Amino acid sequence: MSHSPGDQVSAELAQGERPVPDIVIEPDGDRLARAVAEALVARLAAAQAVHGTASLVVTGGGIGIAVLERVAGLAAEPVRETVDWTAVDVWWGDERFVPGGDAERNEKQARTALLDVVGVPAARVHAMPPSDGEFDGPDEAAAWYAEQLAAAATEGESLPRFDVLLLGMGPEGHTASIFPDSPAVRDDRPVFAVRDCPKPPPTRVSLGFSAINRAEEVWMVVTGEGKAPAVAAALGGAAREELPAAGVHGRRATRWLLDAAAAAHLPRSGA
Ligand SMILES: O=C1O[C@H](COP(=O)(O)O)[C@@H](O)[C@H](O)[C@H]1O
Repeated sequence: MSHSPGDQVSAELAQGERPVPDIVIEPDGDRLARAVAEALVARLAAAQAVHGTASLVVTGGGIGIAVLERVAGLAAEPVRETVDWTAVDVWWGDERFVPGGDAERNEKQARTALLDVVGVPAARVHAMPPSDGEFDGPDEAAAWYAEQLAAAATEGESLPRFDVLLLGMGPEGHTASIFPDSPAVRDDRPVFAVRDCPKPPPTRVSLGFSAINRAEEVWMVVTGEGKAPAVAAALGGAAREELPAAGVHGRRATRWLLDAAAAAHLPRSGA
């Protein structure tokens, strides 16, 4: 529990092996957002040092967008580990299928918080389609996004490399737009339409477990006491059908980045 978000994590794992989740707890949401932002900048810079580019999957939600705002703040500070934002590909874990200008769009929020601030080139911003674009419905939008993912796939893989995939979690354990006991929990496709979501807006597009769990690192960022029971259940081994956040992991690392309130129901280490 004494880890910091910037710690180096896990070595190469055997095929199919899941990394043990790494849990980081910060005192409050503000400090969590800043710590995650610093770790994210370091991780993207490290990816660029190896690959020339970095690939980030962003999430919506309160803390997800707060992290992006903090990253934008760091980018403005001198003498920081630098990310070349012209060489970062940005993807989405989920999106609300609403008109492009709607404030509910995860894309719009991420653009305002970070992407437009640091100048990620349009060609590297891989947004999920809005409801007023060229696609009649969320199924067509999801099928198009699946094509974009496949077209950007690295050699020998069906998906692009995702260096860090950020996720949030709802109090009932939904993550991306995979809601408990919904068809999405049993959908093997990398991306699909989601309907009748209990949390509005009801129609969305989401990555599924098969895409999320191909990311190099999955970072689940959660704040607030209302989510503490779901955090404890997810890390305690709940079934992913009942608590989707329990079913996500990275290939090399799975990190649960929590504020103290969200961590309140975890067993104390050494207890
Ligand atoms: O609807 C959504 O909710 C989750 C969690 O959001 P939060 O505000 O409770 O943190 C988010 O991760 C997801 O991207 C979003 O579409």
